[in-house]
Amino acid sequence: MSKLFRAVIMGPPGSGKGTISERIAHSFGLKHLSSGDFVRENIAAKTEAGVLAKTYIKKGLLVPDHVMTRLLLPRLEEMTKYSWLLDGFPRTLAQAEALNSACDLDVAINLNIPLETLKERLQHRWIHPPSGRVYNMCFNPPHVQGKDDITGEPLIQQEDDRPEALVARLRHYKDVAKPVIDFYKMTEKAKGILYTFSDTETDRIWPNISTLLSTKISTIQSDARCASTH
Ligand SMILES: Nc1nc2c(ncn2[C@@H]2O[C@H](COP(=O)(O)OP(=O)(O)O)[C@@H](O)[C@H]2O)c(=O)[nH]1
Ligand SMILES: Nc1ncnc2c1ncn2[C@@H]1O[C@H](COP(=O)(O)OP(=O)(O)O)[C@@H](O)[C@H]1O
Repeated sequence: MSKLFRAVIMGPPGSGKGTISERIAHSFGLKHLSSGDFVRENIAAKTEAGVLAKTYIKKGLLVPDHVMTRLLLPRLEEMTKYSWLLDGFPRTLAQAEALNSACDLDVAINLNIPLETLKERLQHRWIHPPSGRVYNMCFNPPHVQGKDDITGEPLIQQEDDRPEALVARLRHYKDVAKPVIDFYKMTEKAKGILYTFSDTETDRIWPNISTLLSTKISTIQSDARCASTH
């Protein structure tokens, strides 16, 4: 059985995690696991974690680590037979440490996008919550304004994308992201898997990410073949 491939994609709100994750899932057959979608599912289901999470999201803050980890790690345990890409987790050092003790990662992708670009993008972001599909009136508009391309159901703008909530989110993100990047640069078990991509356009970043994953995944599969023949 070929070794499974596990990756995370990190970056500030609006950096293109969801957009690039969909392309990765489509091109490489990885399961796209989105922490934001998990949070929204719990909010919609009014679970204890969801009700608590909503109070933080309304203020443009991250959900507390213990709530997020309790919400996410059991979902990863259900995915032991799949290669996956985890989008939006870890966002703090505590989350990175919890993930690192729960499973081995092969690649950590970090998106480094300028602040002005993030603000511009999020003002025009529309999503279809049931599917998590993401649109942008300037970058990838829906065929029919305000309607999901596949289901025709209404698109919404997330409350925490509002400019006034955004400033708090982006500042908060910056404060907590650095220790996570340092973790992947320096921790013995985790170091050597971090790849940072800086640009203002997803279409320029995508070919580099695609080349990286093609190389990494074929290396893992050829190692697995070698191991099985010895
Ligand atoms: N103008 C522009 N918008 C983009 C680009 N890449 C993604 N977007 C849009 O910007 C918004 C944020 O992207 P998203 O993937 O949701 O970022 P996330 O918050 O990191 O998951 C969405 O509306 C995307 O459709 C890009 O290269 N240019
Ligand atoms: N790993 C996480 N830790 C804490 N809070 C999270 C995490 N992932 C998502 N959230 C919360 O859910 C909100 C929505 O997440 P997401 O859809 O990924 O939006 P964005 O990528 O724009 O931050 C985040 O703004 C944050 O409040």
